[in-house]
Amino acid sequence: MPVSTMGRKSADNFDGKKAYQAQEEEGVPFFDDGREIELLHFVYGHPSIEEIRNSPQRVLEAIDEYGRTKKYLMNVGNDKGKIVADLIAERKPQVMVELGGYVGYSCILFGDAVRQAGGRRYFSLERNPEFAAVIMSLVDLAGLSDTVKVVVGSSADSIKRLHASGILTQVDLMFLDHYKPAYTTDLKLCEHLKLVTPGAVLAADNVIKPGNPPYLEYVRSSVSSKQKQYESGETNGVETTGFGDRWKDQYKTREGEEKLSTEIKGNPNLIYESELVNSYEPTGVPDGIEITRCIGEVEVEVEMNGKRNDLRQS
Ligand SMILES: C[S@@+](CC[C@H](N)C(=O)[O-])C[C@H]1O[C@@H](n2cnc3c(N)ncnc32)[C@H](O)[C@@H]1O
Repeated sequence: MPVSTMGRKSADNFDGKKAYQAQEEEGVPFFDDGREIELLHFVYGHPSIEEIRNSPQRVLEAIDEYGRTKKYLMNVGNDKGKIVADLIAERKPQVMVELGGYVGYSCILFGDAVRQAGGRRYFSLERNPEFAAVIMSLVDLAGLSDTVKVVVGSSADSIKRLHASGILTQVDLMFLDHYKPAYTTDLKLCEHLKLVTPGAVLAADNVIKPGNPPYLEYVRSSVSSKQKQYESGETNGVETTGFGDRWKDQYKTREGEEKLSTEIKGNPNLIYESELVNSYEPTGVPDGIEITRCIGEVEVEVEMNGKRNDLRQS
């Protein structure tokens, strides 16, 4: 199976002048402590508010200014954001979905890129209703409400609901940036619902910081190895171990114990080509985006004796 995992440098150096405040030390909250509402007051109280209105770029600059001068924000940021924005310009998705919207930075950056590329819809799936309200407010300020739809709820529930109602029938590009162990379960759900099919592209954030070994293992696996896992009943790629408590329990205070739907086994026959693109967090800490292209599907026929036979690659 053609699976590539080449490392590629995307940015030579991080420009320290644009660095966000450092993320708080372990044990100190770095989100959901009122800073998201403070950001709204900062943006709407900005001396340049009239120039910010209807300008996605100026809204992003105002959010960056808050992150630089006030408090850390867990946004994808300018460097990693450019990697995905370039991918949007190349792939020209009609429908793009992001998992995890926070205060709307990626949503505004990528929603604008999708609109410029002639796309139809950008869905931002965000579980925290307060954060979703912040996204909606800033998306409206940026003049992107016609393209962006913010969906409140857990990503898995929202994907199922949007699919069942016929609102979401395909995902051309997906940005994964929510609860780290849910990257693989949500991808498998999208495979199962045939939302992710050949032609789809996935961009997964934070694959270096904090890292996501189970997800990388899954998207870098060959079809034959995924088929073996599938048949053995092993839930490859959905472990919650190996993340460290800070990331495994990141949303526990607000949301309680995470419930991952590990029973959905996905479609092992999809052929992925995956590569890591190195970049930086908005604080300057090295991180990377894993870009995965679904380049085909192996058709499988089950014979009389139950043995699987691969027919051909599409
Ligand atoms: C890192 S932030 C997203 C940052 C955003 N993509 C950006 O770059 O501007 C992660 C977000 O995912 C949300 N989240 C976590 N688990 C989720 C889930 N299962 N479903 C939907 N949203 C989730 C959190 O509430 C948080 O706002």
